[in-house]
Amino acid sequence: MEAELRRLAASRYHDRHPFNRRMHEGDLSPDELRTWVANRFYYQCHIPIKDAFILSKLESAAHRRSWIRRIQDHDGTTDAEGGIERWLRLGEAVGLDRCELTEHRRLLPGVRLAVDGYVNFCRTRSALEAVASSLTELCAPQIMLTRLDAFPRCYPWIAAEGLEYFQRRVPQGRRDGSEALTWVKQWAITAEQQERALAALSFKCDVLWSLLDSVQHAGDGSTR
Ligand SMILES: O=C(O)c1cc(C(=O)O)c2c(n1)C(=O)C(=O)c1cc(C(=O)O)[nH]c1-2
Repeated sequence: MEAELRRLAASRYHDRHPFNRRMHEGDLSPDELRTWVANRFYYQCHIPIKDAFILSKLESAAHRRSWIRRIQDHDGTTDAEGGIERWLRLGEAVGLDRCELTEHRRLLPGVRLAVDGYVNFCRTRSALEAVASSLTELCAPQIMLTRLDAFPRCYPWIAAEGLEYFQRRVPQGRRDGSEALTWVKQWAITAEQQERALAALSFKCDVLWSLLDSVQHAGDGSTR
């Protein structure tokens, strides 16, 4: 099960998407980066919401105690901390006003659909499928490290403080990915359960891919 999940994640992850490749090769214009940061903010805002749906499906106190950390990682314990606040600082570092992000002024329709689709998936599916859909996080720490290497070299105009989000996600993503993998391995016993876990991860890869498709096409004049 673990090998299949890892193989699927590695072969379908959005680090292969042309937009991410261009980002990591330093080919994005400041405005393309702003479009990405502003649209990814919609994803960031909805991660704790989908995690709250998952929390409500976990039947043991130990599982809930552990999963609730993810909400705290994003929301912080005050307005001045947490992943959402760090993403807003990334927004400022790339030249966006906070309210452009908080009011989702640049939100593209396809990004809204992809993110809402992910939240709905976690709302309506089983705990196994919802947790399995988070397993793209097995690949996320590496993409954060790639950005921490590429951004200072390729986009030196972005202040280093703006990159703190990526730094903090490396250990958080490692911890979250390995926890979710342990649970999915324990819960996916039958062939049908294993199929469902793989399908959930595949769906999540599609969510991330579609999000970037929309961001990529925003620059070619085909969207509003
Ligand atoms: O920038 C990225 O490429 C990326 C990808 C992913 C992912 O693989 O789902 C997440 C994140 N970032 C991220 O920052 C994050 O907090 C996160 C939470 C989750 C999740 O599904 O629970 N994925 C991701």
